[in-house]
Amino acid sequence: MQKIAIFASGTGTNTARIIDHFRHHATIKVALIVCNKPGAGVLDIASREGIPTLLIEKEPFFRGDAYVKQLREKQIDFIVLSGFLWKMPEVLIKAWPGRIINIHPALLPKFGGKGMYGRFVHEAVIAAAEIETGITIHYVDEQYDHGQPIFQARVSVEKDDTPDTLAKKVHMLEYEHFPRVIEEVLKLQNRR
Ligand SMILES: Nc1nc2c(c(=O)[nH]1)N[C@@H](CN(C=O)c1ccc(C(=O)N[C@@H](CCC(=O)O)C(=O)O)cc1)CN2
Ligand SMILES: NCC(=O)N[C@@H]1O[C@H](COP(=O)([O-])[O-])[C@@H](O)[C@H]1O
Repeated sequence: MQKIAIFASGTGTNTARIIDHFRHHATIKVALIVCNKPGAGVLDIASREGIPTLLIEKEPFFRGDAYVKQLREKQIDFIVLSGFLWKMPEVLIKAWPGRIINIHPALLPKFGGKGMYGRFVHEAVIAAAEIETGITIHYVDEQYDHGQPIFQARVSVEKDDTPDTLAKKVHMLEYEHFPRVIEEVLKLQNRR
């Protein structure tokens, strides 16, 4: 069984769809939800689904072992970042080499990096008068939004789009593609 830990900081609408996608899967399981924001909506989803959660704090995450011990105890094979808003430290990236992926709500390398998350991304896309936006799913390295791209999908930006309407369009792409791309990446890992 390949066990996934989802790291999330917010509402968790992508997390809900990932859980649903793997609900009856024969060899892949969402085994843990890791969250850095007490009261985040993703924690309610985990509770409803009966999935264990790990609430993390800054000091041990950034200056300790980054919860490697707890993740190993849960036999986590793969880490999915889904609206997680802290930078993954080197100790985690080295402990799960090539096994951490992230979804970003824009077409990297544009509109990525520190400060580029959630609504800020869509505001920047509109301010730049882009004619299209989309999603990027990529491997995670030590920098924000810098790892090897895996998948991108695009959607047009219309003149009357707002950050809210753009967020809705991008979420639709995320829900359509993220669970399937996770499964494809895990299948590739299994063949190695
Ligand atoms: N080592 C890595 N860690 C993370 C990556 C990554 O590619 N490499 N991706 C991010 C997700 N992300 C964009 O996709 C992202 C998330 C958050 C930020 C950001 O600026 N965060 C703020 C803190 C916000 C908060 O605590 O509420 C900050 O660092 O000042 C940028 C990009 C997940 N981790
Ligand atoms: N740069 C990171 C970033 O902005 N991630 C974005 O956070 C949202 C989480 O939504 P959710 O909590 O409803 O799944 C998603 O749109 C994801 O692309």
